[in-house]
Amino acid sequence: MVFDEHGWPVDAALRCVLETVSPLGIERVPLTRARGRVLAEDLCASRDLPPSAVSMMDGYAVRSTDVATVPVGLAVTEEICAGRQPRFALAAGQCARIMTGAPLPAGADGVVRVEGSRRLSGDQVELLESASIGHHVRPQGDSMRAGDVVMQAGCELVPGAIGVLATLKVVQVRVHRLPRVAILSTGDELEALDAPVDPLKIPDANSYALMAQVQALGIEPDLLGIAPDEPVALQAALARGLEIADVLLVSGGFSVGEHDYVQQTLQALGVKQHFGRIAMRPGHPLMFGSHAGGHVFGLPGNPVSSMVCFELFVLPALRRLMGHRRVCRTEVRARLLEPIRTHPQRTEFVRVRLTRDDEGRWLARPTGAQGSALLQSMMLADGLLRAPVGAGGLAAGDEVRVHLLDQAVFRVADTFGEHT
Ligand SMILES: Nc1nc2c(c(=O)[nH]1)N[C@H]1C(S)=C(S)[C@@H](COP(=O)(O)OP(=O)(O)OC[C@H]3O[C@@H](n4cnc5c(N)ncnc54)[C@H](O)[C@@H]3O)O[C@H]1N2
Ligand code: MOO
Repeated sequence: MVFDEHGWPVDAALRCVLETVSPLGIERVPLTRARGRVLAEDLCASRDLPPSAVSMMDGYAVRSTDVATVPVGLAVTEEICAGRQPRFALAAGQCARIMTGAPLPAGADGVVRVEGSRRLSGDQVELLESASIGHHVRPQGDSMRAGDVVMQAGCELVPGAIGVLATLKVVQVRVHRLPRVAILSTGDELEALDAPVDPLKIPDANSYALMAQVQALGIEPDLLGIAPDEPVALQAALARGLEIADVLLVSGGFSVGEHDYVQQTLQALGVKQHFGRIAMRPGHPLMFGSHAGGHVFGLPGNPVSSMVCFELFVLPALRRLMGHRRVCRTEVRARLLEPIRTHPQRTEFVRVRLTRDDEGRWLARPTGAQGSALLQSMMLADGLLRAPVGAGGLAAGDEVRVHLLDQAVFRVADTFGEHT
């Protein structure tokens, strides 16, 4: 595929990434460590749950015909607790005290809640409410039946799924392996986090912003530090990254500067480049390549650009490697609150804050100055407004597409019932 000097369209590049990567192999993890992972096999129920009909209330297990007319006095045969087997079948005129979750005795087909009863002397009770067949009863196999496929391969292990696995008594879960991710920043101008401040240097922000983006996916990346713009040391650092990682993230050193050696060094190390430029802003010089042992993203050095490229291309790639089916972030439609100017030949991603109007519709307001070095614009953003190629600008009131970031799904608790 050949595209003009602006580079590949965003959607074509994403398609290329998703066609190139595929889910990693399978490993077993303990259930206690499985949250966020992706199931790699179908799982069936080996028995009915509940194994027999159980009461959903504390009360009296009855024969529905005995309580067709109330109030009625019945003889109490026994008290049945959850986890205990009933001892007596119910005959006409009898009932059993029963606890929530306890199995119904033979002959019972309904339950009257304790609130609908009045205890009389001895083993007698007066029931004030009737119960039709099945009333307050959870039938055998209500949650799952023996042989049912309860969870399918590809299922994301959210907390509810972990609960289902525990119900299935799965101690070790077969899941897709997590990608190993390594992060390398490049550039002589960069200063390590723990180095003394040098006014001529630029603190290495990208390693840590990218680290946090990777961690948010449940992956602990390897930080390879800073490689200088010097071919031998750079080659050694890149070679190490390629060796240890399924996905190597390299930031900086990809544009047309005289010291931008990253591309040629990766090529010399056997990386085949799929694309090298995207028609987007920020994030124009984005490189994606593969080698025998994995994949490499060459991210733009500008901190916002590298984070935006991560959101749009690296995150879907990592989620696909993890086995997820839903790999891309959700997009919503929003109404823009302020006019903005955008690049006419590139898809522009504007950092926005989201609120909602009284009808619950999303409203988007730019976070302020949008320079690709201004990390605060990412810090404050709930989403990335996607301004299409050709627009050149958008007016207040325009309907826009917004790619939701992590924090967009939360809201302040004291606005309960409102949409902000
Ligand atoms: N003649 C041209 N110059 C540039 C172009 C171009 O098309 N023609 N593109 C510009 C754009 S857009 C971007 S983005 C940058 C990308 O360049 P690189 O990926 O090679 O990145 P660097 O030049 O190394 O750095 C750019 C900028 O970002 C700072 N930086 C780099 N790494 C980090 C880090 N780890 N933490 C914080 N900040 C970092 C770096 O100091 C530079 O200021 O190229 C433009 N130039
Ligand atoms: O592509 Mo650069 O990332 O616009 O700043």
